Amino acid sequence: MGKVSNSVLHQKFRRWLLATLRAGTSSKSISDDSRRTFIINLFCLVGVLFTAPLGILALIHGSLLVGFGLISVAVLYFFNHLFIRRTQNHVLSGNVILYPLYALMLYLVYSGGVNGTGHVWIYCIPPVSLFLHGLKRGLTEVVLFTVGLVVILFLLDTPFDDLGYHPDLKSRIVYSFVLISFLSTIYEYISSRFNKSLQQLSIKLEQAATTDPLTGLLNRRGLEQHFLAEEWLMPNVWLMDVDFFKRINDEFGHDLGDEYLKALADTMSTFFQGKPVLISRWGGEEFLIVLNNMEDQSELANKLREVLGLASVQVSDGQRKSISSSVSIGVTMMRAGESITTALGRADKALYQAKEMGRNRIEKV
Ligand SMILES: Nc1nc2c(ncn2[C@@H]2O[C@H](COP(=O)(O)OP(=O)(O)OP(=O)(O)O)[C@@H](O)[C@H]2O)c(=O)[nH]1
Repeated sequence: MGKVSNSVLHQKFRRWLLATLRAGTSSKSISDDSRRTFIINLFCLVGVLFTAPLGILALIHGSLLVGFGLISVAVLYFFNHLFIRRTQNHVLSGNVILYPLYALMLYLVYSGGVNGTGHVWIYCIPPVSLFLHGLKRGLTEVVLFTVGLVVILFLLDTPFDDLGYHPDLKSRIVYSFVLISFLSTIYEYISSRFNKSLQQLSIKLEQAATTDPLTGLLNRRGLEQHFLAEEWLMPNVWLMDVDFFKRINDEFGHDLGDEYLKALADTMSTFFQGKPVLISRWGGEEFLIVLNNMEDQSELANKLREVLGLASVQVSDGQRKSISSSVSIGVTMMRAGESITTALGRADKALYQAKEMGRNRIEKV
């Protein structure tokens, strides 16, 4: 029983933690913005869970300024988390994290922090700064922070000097900070390059999965995906098929048949240029067109039939021949509340009728 309730608690905590860290991220989980938002949330969480108790501890020890400073940062990070959750504005949220953090860390070094331990926290600066502000800006800020560190440690007369540390500690703090900055820079450089190539690969894979490689039009999956992603109000649905395409293949060969299909696809893309339309290669020599227009566009479908009838591919090897054919189109309109599959079934029926009635025509159902 104890074990079961423990695992339920564990699951609940896990879900809460992931929801908190992912709050305000977009659906593209590998994008830089999503990674940054994740880190900002992580920092906000750490800020609230660690900085607040440390602030209370500082107050108990009588370090009023350090205590109130830490508690203010905790409150700021808490509201920052609420802000990014609402607005997804990771740029402003990142600044809200970083600039108070720089100031707090420099102050901790200057004052010595609680019992002289203030300087041990500064090593979080390089990774967070580089991660949130990227290589160029992040590195510039880390360099400026290092300058601030050197000024505080070596040029100012500070409470840190009264803590009785070995004189070598100051230079070791700077050396180790520079070392961590160097390693963080290399890590950020490698991971940002890796992430970029991962994103490019993901775009290419997405394109390959939704595009027909021969014609460059959408394939079935692409059409379905775009259809689901956009707003459609009873669009026109046309199913187009090349007439007697088998004869073209038989007479001129498969490669020229392919060329002809490409020519048809290009002609359609030009024909519909600027119109709200999805053009897909539905299968072999069959194309599905979804036109976002609530009025009957049968006349336009007829015009497309005429234009496609003029598309041709020149046969090379000296023959003065060109390949062309006619097309038949089944036309329908999606009805309110109907699925694309039902409308497609009707368009298929209309196409069958067009073929039955002699081809090179449109039929509407
Ligand atoms: N070149 C080429 N041919 C294809 C491709 N996909 C399908 N085909 C051919 O398209 C032809 C379709 O033939 P059918 O279904 O008999 O239809 P059709 O000859 O166009 O006759 P109707 O549709 O009845 O007018 C077949 O010969 C297939 O091999 C392709 O990607 N490239």
